[in-house]
Amino acid sequence: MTPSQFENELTIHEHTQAGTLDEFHRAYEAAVDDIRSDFGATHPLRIDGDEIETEETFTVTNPGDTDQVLGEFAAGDETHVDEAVAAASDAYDEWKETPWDERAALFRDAADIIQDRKLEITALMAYENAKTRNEAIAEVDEAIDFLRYYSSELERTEGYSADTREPTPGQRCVSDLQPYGVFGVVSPFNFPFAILVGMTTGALITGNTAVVKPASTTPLTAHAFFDVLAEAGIPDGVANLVTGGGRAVGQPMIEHEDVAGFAFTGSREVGLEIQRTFDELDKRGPVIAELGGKNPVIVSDSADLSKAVSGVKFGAFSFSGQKCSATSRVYVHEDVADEFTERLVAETNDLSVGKPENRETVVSPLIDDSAIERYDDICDTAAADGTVLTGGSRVDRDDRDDLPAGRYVEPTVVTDIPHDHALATDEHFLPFVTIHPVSSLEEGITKANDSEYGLCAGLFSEDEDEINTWFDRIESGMCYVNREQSATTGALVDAQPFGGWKYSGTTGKFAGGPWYLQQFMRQQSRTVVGDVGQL
Ligand SMILES: NC(=O)c1ccc[n+]([C@@H]2O[C@H](COP(=O)([O-])OP(=O)(O)OC[C@H]3O[C@@H](n4cnc5c(N)ncnc54)[C@H](O)[C@@H]3O)[C@@H](O)[C@H]2O)c1
Ligand SMILES: N[C@@H](CCC=O)C(=O)O
Repeated sequence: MTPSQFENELTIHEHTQAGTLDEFHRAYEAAVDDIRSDFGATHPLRIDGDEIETEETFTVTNPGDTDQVLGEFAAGDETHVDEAVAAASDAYDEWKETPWDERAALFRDAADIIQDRKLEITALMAYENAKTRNEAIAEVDEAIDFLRYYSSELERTEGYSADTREPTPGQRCVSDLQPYGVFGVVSPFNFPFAILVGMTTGALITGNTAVVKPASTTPLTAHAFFDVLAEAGIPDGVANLVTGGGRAVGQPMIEHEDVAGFAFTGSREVGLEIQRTFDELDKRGPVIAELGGKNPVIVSDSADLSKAVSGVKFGAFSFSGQKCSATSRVYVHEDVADEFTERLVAETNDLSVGKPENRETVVSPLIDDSAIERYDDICDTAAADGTVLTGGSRVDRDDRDDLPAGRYVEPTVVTDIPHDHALATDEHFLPFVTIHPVSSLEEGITKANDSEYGLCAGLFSEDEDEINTWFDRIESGMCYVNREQSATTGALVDAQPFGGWKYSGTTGKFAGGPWYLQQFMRQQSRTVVGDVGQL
């Protein structure tokens, strides 16, 4: 196959290559200061191109400084979902007839607009979900990549239409992919921009219209994307934004008879519930769901331990482990287990826990109170049932007078936990990793695969046979070897299409890859006999 020509947006890499990283940092810090003055406004729903106020609103605060209010947001309900679906249904016929190259051009324009506002959107995430600058700029880069990549896929396939010949004289045939109608799109808090942009673009660029609901903690970045779509010229009703709770807005979206398909990224519990509801209501459209992970890393006795320690540390603790791709369990060969663990603990102790906008911060505050409660619970369990090697507590603000009231916790490394203990089987979505010594690669692979999830996996080994065996046997969508920058996180659009096996996803077709967009469409074979009629 011809190698892809796609070029990723790689802001940090490009500044590093050009020797202009300090320029980036200064510009980011200025953007963080600038946007502060925008906070506190009330934000409406966006239906059919109109701004809709609601009686009820909800407040969003900064996870790193919970006294700081970012804004009031319209709390939608079933009636707003009905209005949004009606607008999307009305807009559908015209939008699906819009030529594919015009749709592709619109989303390319959206990518260019985001490129111009890159720092502003990056800075927004410091406040909204407490994402550090390196992580947030990579997320905005990823959103730009999704827009450009899906546009290029539509162009490469000429709108997913194939001339299927004239099998017998006079029979003219075409096979193409057609949209379903109205899609529901529901996104998570942890990648509030890239994942929302990716799923919404998947639905719209293929000719569907959409009703979009962001996570309740991250509606500001969703508004930023809707501003971009409006500026790029999206017609009224094609994309509609309904903010609000999962039960109040998400559930009626799933159940609405005119919502034909669903794109969801979030927890396994909610994703599988959406799939069950679609089945119960006998809906025929797809549920494209990207779900959780419990991502294992194997460290072999041949591993370069510096790479392994670095990869596990960043995989487990960047953005406080609040990634579906976060490293959460490590199977390390017993001959190197002590050294690996000591070094991991030492390097974890050196990680900076702090405000996301600080340059040195790696471990940023947790998103909400339920995350803090889960953290307290699992640390108590770890102390009772295993050995907490480092971390295990909230950061004590008496020792850190630089920290405002926020959800700051210590990155936590735990051992002496059985491999089948809930701490090592359940997704926690927190800065928490368990270490398990094993006697062979074989045992490591068996234990890595003994999970209901299959999202990301990592291996550290300098042995070619081990690497090949692992690739052959590991049950995981994303498989990374010797990735020092992070053992399991940080996929790039096109190069590393992202998705999971088992309960980590519902379709086995990955975001940012060549088989993603087809999921938003269904095939139609068209035949005309004779000279009359267009195909
Ligand atoms: N595989 C991936 O690509 C990927 C990427 C990011 C996050 N995730 C997963 O997302 C989870 C963390 O994100 P989260 O806490 O925002 O997940 P979540 O499932 O709690 O929420 C996701 C979205 O679903 C909505 N929701 C909640 N209940 C709902 C209901 N009953 N009906 C409809 N919508 C409902 C929420 O409001 C939110 O918008 C983790 O499990 C993580 O692994 C997966
Ligand atoms: N695509 C991201 C993870 C998204 C889920 O949280 C990564 O590759 O780390």
